[in-house]
Amino acid sequence: MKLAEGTVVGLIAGYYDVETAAGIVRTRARGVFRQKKQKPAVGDRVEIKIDDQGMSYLVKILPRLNRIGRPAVANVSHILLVISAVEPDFSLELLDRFLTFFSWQKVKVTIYLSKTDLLKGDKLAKIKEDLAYYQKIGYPVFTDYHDVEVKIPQMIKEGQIWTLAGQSGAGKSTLLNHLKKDANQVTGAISASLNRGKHTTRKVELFKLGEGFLADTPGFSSIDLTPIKLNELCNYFVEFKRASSKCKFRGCQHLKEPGCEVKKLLEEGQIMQHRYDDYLAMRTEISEGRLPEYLK
Ligand SMILES: Nc1nc2c(ncn2[C@@H]2O[C@H](COP(=O)(O)OP(=O)(O)OP(=O)(O)O)[C@@H](O)[C@H]2O)c(=O)[nH]1
Ligand SMILES: [Zn+2]
Repeated sequence: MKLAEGTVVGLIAGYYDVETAAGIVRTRARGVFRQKKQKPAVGDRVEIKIDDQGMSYLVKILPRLNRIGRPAVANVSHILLVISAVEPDFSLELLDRFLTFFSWQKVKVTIYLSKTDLLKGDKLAKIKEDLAYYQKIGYPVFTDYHDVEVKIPQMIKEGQIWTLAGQSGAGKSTLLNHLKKDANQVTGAISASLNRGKHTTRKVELFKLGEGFLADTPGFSSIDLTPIKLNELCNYFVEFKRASSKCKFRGCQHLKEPGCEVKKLLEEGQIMQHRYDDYLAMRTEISEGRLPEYLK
């Protein structure tokens, strides 16, 4: 029995393709996973065994950082969030929902504004101005299609797993197809070792991009914030979190507490009013345990 470690890069009809130091190995998951109700996902770090007959088995899932999306991808370190200028209309509420959710999941986010070609003048300028705020608080922002295509592969560092997210119709698949086209040369190595030419019914796959991977999934378009603990929500607004060390009270919720730094920065216009309003709306949503009307 030979033991090796690797990353699940593909899932096809019950088989798991694991990238190891020696190349891609197609494995079966051991029945033991079914009993434990554990399911390996693309992105998982795993141990595989190759028996004397040359059969390969996935025998162990190593601890994961997270498991997000549907279909699920494990160990996602970065999200490429696609948000459209129009069709569907740009929405700061939606942007904040995604950012809060991913901050809670400990995933970094890069924002890409799509469909800028369909909007002109003041309306586009206003959106870009809003996005400049997000850039300022630490989120990389792209508003130009060519920029995103060139820079994203450069941003994906060794071993990182990126996946797409964004509202339905935002342009995730469109962007993914462009990025995949650029990555063709690298993925060639993977497809060559897997019966190339044969029709595959693969469902989930990671493809190599930059020094890491991008998940070849539609990404996800809706999110549920209700599992977040109410008094922890403020930690997921990155600029609130940074300011909170100067709040008078530890665990300040930035509501009516005296000596609140977040409220001070809000009054000075350094924290965006819209962000703060979205924070309050999410608090209501979480405490009532239901999605807001506009998402139903
Ligand atoms: N004009 C313009 N159209 C775009 C752009 N990006 C995407 N589209 C179009 O918008 C529509 C939706 O794009 P998709 O890529 O399918 O969107 P999606 O986010 O994958 O949508 P779901 O699969 O529903 O989650 C398609 O008709 C695309 O051709 C863009 O930058 N400019
Ligand atoms: Zn405070």
